[in-house]
Amino acid sequence: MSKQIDIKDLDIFYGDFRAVDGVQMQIKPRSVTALIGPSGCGKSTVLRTLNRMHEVIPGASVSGQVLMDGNDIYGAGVDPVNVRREVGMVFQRANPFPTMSIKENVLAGVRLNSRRMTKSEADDLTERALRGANLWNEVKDRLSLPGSGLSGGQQQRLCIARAIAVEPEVLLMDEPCSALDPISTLAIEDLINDLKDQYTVVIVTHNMQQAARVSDKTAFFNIAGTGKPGKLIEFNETSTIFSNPEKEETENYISGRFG
Ligand SMILES: Nc1ncnc2c1ncn2[C@@H]1O[C@H](COP(=O)(O)OP(=O)(O)OP(=O)(O)O)[C@@H](O)[C@H]1O
Repeated sequence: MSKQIDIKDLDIFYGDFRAVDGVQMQIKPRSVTALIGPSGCGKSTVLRTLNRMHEVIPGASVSGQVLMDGNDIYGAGVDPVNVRREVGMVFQRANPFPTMSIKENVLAGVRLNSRRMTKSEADDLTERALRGANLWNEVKDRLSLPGSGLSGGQQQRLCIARAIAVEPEVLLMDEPCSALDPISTLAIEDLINDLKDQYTVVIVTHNMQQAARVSDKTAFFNIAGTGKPGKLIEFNETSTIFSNPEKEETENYISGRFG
């Protein structure tokens, strides 16, 4: 339940604007990859191309390839809905469906995929996903209460449970901790560490300490100026990026000299 991602010559556009240029990356299964870089360098844009969410924006397009275990998700005849089932996504702000119960929130993605389940299958899946998201013990006695009644950190873990209930191969996270307090952030970081046993995880973060704590590999993107495309500057082991980067540009960014 974890796939390798090969990104080849990926250019990403909003209309005529080339937002990101020439990305090459190989992301191994069962690993955590962090995307870092200054605002506007294209981290979120790159992330959204990995489950074909980018093209939902009118005028948006890509050229190049994104291979999941060798199959191009942009290939002819590939249904983006199937891609999004294999590649789950968690957003910056926890977005549980406010009127749905905790249990129905967990099952929402599975139900969208119109998989029929018996009650006991639904109960089992709810428990498995909530355990996987490290939330089961906190909510097991109130599964029928609204998801909106949980704390921000619990809501974010509920969204992670909803994503993993669909049994994806890859999990994308776009600044999943930026709206959370330090304790909830640590809970999510611990969870990310557990999730990589089963999934390929790609996370966008503004927080370099977080990238250093949670990821195996880090991709540093940069932008030469407003209106210029973002570029992948260095993609390396996280320990190398933060202790002995190959590029001076990376060194300047991680040491706080710019960005
Ligand atoms: N919906 C959109 N329409 C047009 N341009 C967009 C859109 N979303 C992003 N962009 C542009 O694409 C470029 C990359 O944006 P993106 O949000 O991916 O950067 P980022 O590195 O994730 O930034 P941040 O750290 O501020 O979230 C920017 O120039 C941005 O203005």
